[in-house]
Amino acid sequence: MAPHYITGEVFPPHDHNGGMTPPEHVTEKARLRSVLRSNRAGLDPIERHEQSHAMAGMVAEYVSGLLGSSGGSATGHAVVTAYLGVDPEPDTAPLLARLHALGVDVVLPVCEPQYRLSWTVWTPGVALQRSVRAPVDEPVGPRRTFEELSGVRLILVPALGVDRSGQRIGQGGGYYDRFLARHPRNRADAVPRIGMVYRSEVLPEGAIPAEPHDQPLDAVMTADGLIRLRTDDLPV
Ligand SMILES: Nc1nc2c(c(=O)[nH]1)N(C=O)[C@@H](CNc1ccc(C(=O)N[C@@H](CCC(=O)O)C(=O)O)cc1)CN2
Ligand SMILES: Nc1ncnc2c1ncn2[C@@H]1O[C@H](COP(=O)(O)OP(=O)(O)OP(=O)(O)O)[C@@H](O)[C@H]1O
Repeated sequence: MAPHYITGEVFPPHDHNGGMTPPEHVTEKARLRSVLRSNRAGLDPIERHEQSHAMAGMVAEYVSGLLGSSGGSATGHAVVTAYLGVDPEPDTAPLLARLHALGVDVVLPVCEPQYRLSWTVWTPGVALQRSVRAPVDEPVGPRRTFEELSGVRLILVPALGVDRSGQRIGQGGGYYDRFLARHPRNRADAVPRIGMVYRSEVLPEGAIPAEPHDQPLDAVMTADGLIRLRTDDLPV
């Protein structure tokens, strides 16, 4: 059986596989992903529920601050890219409702070929359908590229864990790394990228092995509030 670089399930102990043995940071990342997945699945559902609601309040407060500080975007509307959490991810349903109530346009990711993301508007009650590419639900409706959205003020990023230097580990598709790579964070018009995790998933600096394609986050939101992760060019 061929080794699977993403899940790390089948690795030969030695390189008898034509140079296919992955580098150490890849196996370490796969191991960490699997530990974080099982720890997350082991969290008490009531605890997950409470943290998800607290996080929704914290993000709503943060977004109110963003809108207040500039009186909304120049075009009169503000867009937040969010996502629809799937159990046992943080439940983002309360967050989406809060953002909508604030008058924000909420868009959610749709998985496209080649690990690209497009974006569809979420409103309460919008029809959802299961993605054919990942175990997530997506709103039904017109899809836009990120470039076609205007007025994006915040990018909320799903994660299994985030470390104090801003490194993130996700589900392993590389969807968000590819997306964020096209929107460098060191530009004047950079949009803050904020991960959302349970408290126990904020890891010490260096805990997540960094690969060249990994896109760091500016901050991470937990049930206790926003933790700023980087001090250079911070847009948050
Ligand atoms: N809610 C949510 N939506 C999202 C993401 C996410 O992480 N969370 N994504 C972020 O990129 C994209 C979808 N990517 C995903 C890729 C894999 C899995 C997943 O759960 N995979 C399997 C494991 C497969 C394996 O081990 O190879 C699983 O855990 O059962 C989820 C989302 C876009 N939408
Ligand atoms: N900008 C990119 N261009 C090409 N391939 C990429 C890019 N970013 C990531 N990848 C590839 O995607 C795969 C998954 O990357 P990684 O393990 O960092 O995913 P992840 O951040 O955990 O997943 P996700 O972003 O979907 O939550 C890797 O094989 C990686 O090489």
